[in-house]
Amino acid sequence: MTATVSLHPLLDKGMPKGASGFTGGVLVCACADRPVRVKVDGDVAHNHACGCTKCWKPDGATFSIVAVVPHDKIAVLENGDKLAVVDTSALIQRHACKGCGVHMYGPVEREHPFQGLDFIHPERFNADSWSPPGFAAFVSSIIESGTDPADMPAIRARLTELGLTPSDCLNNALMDYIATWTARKSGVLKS
Ligand SMILES: N[C@@H](CCC(=O)N[C@@H](CS)C(=O)NCC(=O)O)C(=O)O
Ligand SMILES: [Zn+2]
Ligand SMILES: [Zn+2]
Repeated sequence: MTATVSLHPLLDKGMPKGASGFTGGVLVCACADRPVRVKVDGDVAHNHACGCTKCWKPDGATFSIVAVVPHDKIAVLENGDKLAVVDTSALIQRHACKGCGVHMYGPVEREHPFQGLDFIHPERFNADSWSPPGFAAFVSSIIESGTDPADMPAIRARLTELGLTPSDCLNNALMDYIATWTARKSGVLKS
């Protein structure tokens, strides 16, 4: 079906095809000279489109494509000296290339339900067949980057058409996971 609304170059030309058994690959930044290379062992989890202002997007994209992997599956292979944390006060410590701006990995280090996970952008893999995005998060946040609020119904309709159920936070499963973690921590939930 023709894309009537532009979301992200990969989503616009048809959902990237996943393949079971993706064993990982190397994330490569966009620098022609001395690109940063980060090895990821295994497939990504919770891949999704994110509309927030903080996640890295390629030029012209409205949404980011972002997923998580356990921190111990990440290894910087080359040119890690080019990396700097975008915002040290943020939950996600996004390590961006100072040359091209691509975010290479973002660990959650502080106490949080996502502690121990790193956020990465699978489109930077040097290989295809990573698990495709399954939902859309922080959709209303695209307004903060300049999307006309009047375009939101068409954008949500297009996401839904692609099977990326739109949410203005995370999807139900992850929000339930976060709330369960919080309820256990406070003692409200005993099991
Ligand atoms: N409306 C805000 C939402 C930012 C936000 O909460 N982003 C989510 C999804 S990536 C998050 O978990 N952020 C944690 C962080 O940025 O460290 C924006 O667009 O800047
Ligand atoms: Zn770079
Ligand atoms: Zn985001």
